[in-house]
Amino acid sequence: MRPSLMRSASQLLRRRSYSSASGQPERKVAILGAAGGIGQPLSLLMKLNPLVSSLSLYDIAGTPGVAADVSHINSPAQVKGFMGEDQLGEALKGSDIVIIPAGVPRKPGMTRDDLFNINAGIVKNLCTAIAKYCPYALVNMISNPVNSTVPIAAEIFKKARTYDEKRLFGVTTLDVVRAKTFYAGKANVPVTDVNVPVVGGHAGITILPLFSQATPATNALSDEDIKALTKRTQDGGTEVVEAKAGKGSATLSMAYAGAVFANACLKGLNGVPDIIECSFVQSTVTELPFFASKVKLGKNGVEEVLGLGELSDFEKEGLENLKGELKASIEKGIKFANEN
Ligand SMILES: NC(=O)C1=CN([C@@H]2O[C@H](COP(=O)(O)OP(=O)(O)OC[C@H]3O[C@@H](n4cnc5c(N)ncnc54)[C@H](O)[C@@H]3O)[C@@H](O)[C@H]2O)C=CC1
Ligand SMILES: O=C([O-])CC(=O)C(=O)O
Repeated sequence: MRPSLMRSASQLLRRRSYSSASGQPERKVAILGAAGGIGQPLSLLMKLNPLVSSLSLYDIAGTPGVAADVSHINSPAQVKGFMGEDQLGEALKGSDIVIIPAGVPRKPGMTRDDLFNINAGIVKNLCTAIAKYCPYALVNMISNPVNSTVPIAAEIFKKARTYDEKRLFGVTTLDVVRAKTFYAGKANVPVTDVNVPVVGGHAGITILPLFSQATPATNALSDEDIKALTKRTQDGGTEVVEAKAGKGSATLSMAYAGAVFANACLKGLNGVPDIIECSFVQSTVTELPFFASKVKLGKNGVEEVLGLGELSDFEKEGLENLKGELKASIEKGIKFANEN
């Protein structure tokens, strides 16, 4: 055979074996709030994910443009845009994962809880539709305040009799992403090698990075360094809000973190073993009904909620200090869902 023919035959074989090896299950991912600051780059990143076969982009405005734009990228996922409430059902039907970055972001001087009044209602409506149109989907909740929006979602699903605690996740991956970056910078270790669990919740002192469990371990950091790293991780969102000076909160790093977490969920669904990420889930790790910790992901969502491991005295104190605020935020979400 001529070398050029041999080359094209082997290229074809490689392509064939690639496409049969990639024989992954078809997976539909829906993004609600897809035209927003997080939604747009997250749509881009999910379009690039080879595990996604269908990408459904929903928002109350702007999705036709985002969908047309993203759909021109030459990756396998088929993209469709949906706009307005009458298209929400179609957007959701058949979804394996629904990612929710819908709602208003903070401005300087606000806490995440200041977003409650607007975002609680948005999340409630979207979760009512999820219960109706794709009750078996894994829900990745990004909308703030996560410490309350996840309990709201749980109550809405309970009312619709579709609740399965294995399928509801508050996305706290950005806290992990930040903890890894800040630790690597301070400990002077390669950032791509770093792992740091972050537990608790997703607001201020409820964010508790466990630097005593960070890998690669280092003894180069003093107690003061650890305190400063903890504070920077807890205030990471505010750092971005202030730097953006009224133009919103973290969008690009959040889109990255959201894509990392959704990819982990997809791998778990597809049966890839040993997929572990931190997430805010229904939990018995502490006395609080929801808590972020390491979670093992599997074919049905949460396979196992992992414990906290050994904590330093500083972390033990942080854990006790966060419980009051986290409990109040959880209860606020539950009360809202049942009274509105
Ligand atoms: N979990 C986390 O770590 C993080 C959470 N966030 C939160 O994510 C949310 C979104 O932030 P951004 O994208 O920056 O805001 P944004 O304002 O840029 O985008 C929000 C999008 O949601 C859409 N939206 C509003 N109501 C909707 C509804 N009923 N259905 C569907 N879409 C609707 C808007 O049209 C807009 O396109 C905020 O609540 C923010 O606090 C932000 C960063 C990190
Ligand atoms: O700080 C905010 O409002 C947005 C957010 O949750 C984060 O960046 O962690």
